[in-house]
Amino acid sequence: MDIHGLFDANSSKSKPSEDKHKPSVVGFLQSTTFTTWLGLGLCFGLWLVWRVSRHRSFYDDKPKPPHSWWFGHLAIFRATRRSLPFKTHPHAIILAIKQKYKLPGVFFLDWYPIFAPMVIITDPSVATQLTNAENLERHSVVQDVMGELVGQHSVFWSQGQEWKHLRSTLTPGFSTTYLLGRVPRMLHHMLIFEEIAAQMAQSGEAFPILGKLISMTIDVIGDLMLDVRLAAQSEREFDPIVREFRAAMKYTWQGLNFWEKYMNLPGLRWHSHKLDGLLAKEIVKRYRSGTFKAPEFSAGIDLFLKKHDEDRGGKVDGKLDRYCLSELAKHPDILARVRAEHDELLDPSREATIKTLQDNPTKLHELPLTTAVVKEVLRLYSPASSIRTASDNHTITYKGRTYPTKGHANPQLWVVHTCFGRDPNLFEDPNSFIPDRFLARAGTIPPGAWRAFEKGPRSCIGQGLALIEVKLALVVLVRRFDFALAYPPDSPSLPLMGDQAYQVMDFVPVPAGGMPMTVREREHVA
Ligand code: HEM
Repeated sequence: MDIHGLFDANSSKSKPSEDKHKPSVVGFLQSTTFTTWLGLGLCFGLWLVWRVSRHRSFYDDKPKPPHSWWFGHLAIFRATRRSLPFKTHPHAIILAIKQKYKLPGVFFLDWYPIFAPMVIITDPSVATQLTNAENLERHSVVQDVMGELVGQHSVFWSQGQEWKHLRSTLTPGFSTTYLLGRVPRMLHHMLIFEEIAAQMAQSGEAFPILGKLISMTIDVIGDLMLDVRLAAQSEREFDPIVREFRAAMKYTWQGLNFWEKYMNLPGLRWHSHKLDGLLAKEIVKRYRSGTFKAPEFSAGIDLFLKKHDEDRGGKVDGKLDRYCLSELAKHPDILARVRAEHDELLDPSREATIKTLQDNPTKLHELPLTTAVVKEVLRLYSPASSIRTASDNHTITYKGRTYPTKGHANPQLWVVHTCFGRDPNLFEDPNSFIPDRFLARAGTIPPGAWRAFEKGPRSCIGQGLALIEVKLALVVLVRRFDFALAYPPDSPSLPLMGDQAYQVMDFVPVPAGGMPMTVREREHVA
């Protein structure tokens, strides 16, 4: 075969007659169409190079890990993610990057063109500046993860006047006085959990404790806030609200896989819509019943409706800390001290303790070591963080230097609580479980270093509820049971970050594998 003929525009003589009408390669290369496309392609290429250069140059004088013109920090992110167990939570990925490259309290990460750029804040005074003094708005990425479930007009997502109105409407239902008055009702749900734990102890089998604790939290919140018995702890007879909530949770976006985000959206919208309908029905029913006008309220919803009525004018996410039980199981010496504290400040007998808590719930605030255990667990396994957005001229001043935070994209100003908790400059021996650090003289922990519930006006409205609930659960459970982690020996592990119970992404950070545990009844318990 004469291959020269293929490229010879004038060699038609040597070809069969039907080839005359086939376009030749050289002819196409000389055509106006090709020249136009080539020109456009070159222009696009030049524009792309200019755009990427402009973007990357923003990072030139910023504190950051090694930076590549081609990939920004995407390659570092990918390599770090791959070096950690499957689905490790992004908090731990950022911590690993900070530790590997010995980065300071403010550093920049360039994810262009995949994600919005990030400014990571792990310095208490800079964090306090953003969340208290400037009170910046939440970044839209938070809406991407939580928006469909909590809603555009929720207290979590709304801004300005709308947020002020919602926050003040909800505040009475989260006040310490209201919550302490509801301790007997919370106890009721804890005792159901205690019964479930006793059955588990009898069976001797390992079970994922996470799901059971979340169900208990759902029951507590439903009871306290809506005055509805959701029965989430029951295997079969739970309320349709629980069914829709669980279904919606299955479709929430995990924050990394974009394909999954769009695939899950219809399911998430459908179940969130049904959940909204069921909740609205309860609220309307309550409003019509007029109980909120009675002098004695029985639920948070009455306080919300009363405030709403006067003004004329939730986020339901129980994050009861599952790591308390696992850390106490790993530290028998501290567990013994916690039990001794309960015996001494409440009562050595179970029945008397329940009675004491029912009659005098403020006793829960008089358990210093138990409170310190909860704070220490929240330091080591922070389940939250804050992502704020910046205005055009926003700057951050850190160690005498001022950095503009905004290039041409909308940066996420991310206060990563996990990094605070693990910083040796803020907490001595940061990877060890030492609750006593919270009992030591004031001033040992730098101000703003412990911020599990965040600081400032947008801090967690549910913190009082979360703390009372965890302490109550500990009082009920550790007196009667011994818990032990029961991961299969070959399950992946992230040393110093919870080992096999490392945090993975599941709407919020949760222990991998649902934290399988075994329970054993203690002997000689009064
Ligand atoms: C261990 C448990 C919890 C932790 C560690 C936690 C942590 C946080 C953090 C860090 C924020 C601030 C987020 C930001 O700045 O973007 C927050 C906000 C919030 N939390 Fe929690 N939370 C917990 C439990 C709860 C509970 C039980 C509820 C309600 C039942 C709740 C309701 C809220 C709401 C409504 C906000 C938004 C407040 C606002 O914007 O005004 N949280 N939480």
